[in-house]
Amino acid sequence: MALKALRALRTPTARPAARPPRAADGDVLLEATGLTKSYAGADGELPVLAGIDLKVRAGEIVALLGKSGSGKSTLLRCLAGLIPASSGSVAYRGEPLTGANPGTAMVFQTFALLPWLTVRQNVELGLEARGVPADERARAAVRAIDLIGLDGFESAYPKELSGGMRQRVGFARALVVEPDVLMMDEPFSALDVLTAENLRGELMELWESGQFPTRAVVLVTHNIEEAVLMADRVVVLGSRPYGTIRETIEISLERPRDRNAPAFDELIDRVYRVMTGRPRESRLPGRPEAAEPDKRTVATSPLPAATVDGLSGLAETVAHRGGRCDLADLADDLGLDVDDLLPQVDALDLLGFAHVSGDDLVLTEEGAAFAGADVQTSKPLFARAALEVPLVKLITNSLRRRPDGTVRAGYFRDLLAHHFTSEQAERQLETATDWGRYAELFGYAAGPEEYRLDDADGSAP
Ligand SMILES: Nc1ncnc2c1ncn2[C@@H]1O[C@H](COP(=O)(O)OP(=O)(O)OP(=O)(O)O)[C@@H](O)[C@H]1O
Repeated sequence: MALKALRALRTPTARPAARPPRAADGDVLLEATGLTKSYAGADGELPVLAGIDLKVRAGEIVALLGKSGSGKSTLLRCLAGLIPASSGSVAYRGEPLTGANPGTAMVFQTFALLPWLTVRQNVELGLEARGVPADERARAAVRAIDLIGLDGFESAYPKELSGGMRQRVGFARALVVEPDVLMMDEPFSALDVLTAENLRGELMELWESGQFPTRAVVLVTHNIEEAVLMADRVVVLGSRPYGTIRETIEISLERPRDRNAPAFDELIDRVYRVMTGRPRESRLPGRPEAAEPDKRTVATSPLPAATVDGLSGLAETVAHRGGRCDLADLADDLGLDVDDLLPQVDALDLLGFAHVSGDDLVLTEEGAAFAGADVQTSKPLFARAALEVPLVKLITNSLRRRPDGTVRAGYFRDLLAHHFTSEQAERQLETATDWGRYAELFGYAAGPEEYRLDDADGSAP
């Protein structure tokens, strides 16, 4: 990363609003006190966070770590003032928030770029919203673009960029406003492993150089290694029955951190224990660690071409045979090849409804409950399982985060295009649409090619 560019970004810019004085290391920038948050659901208020007390100080990187659904993103959005707390308070530099937090800028998992704007125009957006005049905006955007390694791409459109480069635009857009606190919501999880590693490394290099244009970072992640690699403090959220802070773990390892150091491994073990309530099993040499449901991504867990009807049919057939059956025998009885059953088998596995053991397909407890349920009771069971499937979760969460509850299909197509052919991407979207509709999580309008949050009255097409 060019240090020249780094220095350039630190060059003071005239700003319409007076900037607060630079916070000294240790000054409290963000503070949540007794924070609770509930969402309105069909059955009343759904509590998501309770009794959260958290301080974020200048000079530190804080990771919010927890399993899916523990309320990490909700907490981040409350700290950024994007959604109001249900009770309790959030303060920035001691002042309670009444709207968007002026001291934060956000980087999203799904980049959230405007496709009709160039890289430079996307980066300028944050400044435009803060009323910075056009010529200054352009200068600051170019500096942020250089800083983050996007020079040469200023006039490219998002669709011309790889996933890694798009996320760099996301970072440049947040950093250009030089926020006190950079908020990152799983910024690396939509990227392939190597791209994520590279971008993480560059950001840490910037942070360690002491010239990062923000005073603190809050990172939402479900990746323990990422949290221990980057953070000074890991705040572990528990999710039963709703999000609370289970424990805060200080990470005082020197930077750059060595993943192979015994101290690093010990910290991973400790965080794992706090997060899961059980010790991490030692890995057999040469054997990769089994992917935990929380580590699955859109790239690692593609949706098989199985409709809800097809996978339900298979689950019911296995249930009739006592919850376990030999796949080859089953295919024979149905007059099919084993290959014909594989999409449904993969789908049941992805949903946590069954697993393959030797030659047998074995229903899990959830799978048996799903197979035995009538249509109405099977829907919530299916919705719960489908929300753990990365693509369905991505669509649902993206819709929930949009004020109008709609997202164009092209947005997801573009994200999938980083990992799959357009035909594979299209097939996966068809499957996700079928699953999401059945689960009543979202609908899809074919005309405008638009996903919509399910509006519960069935009018979503
Ligand atoms: N706008 C919303 N309306 C209703 N429920 C919501 C909304 N946003 C989130 N939720 C629910 O609140 C709970 C916490 O969600 P949140 O996204 O904060 O968790 P998370 O820990 O960040 O999970 P993930 O890692 O899956 O993103 C989940 O059960 C989620 O389905």
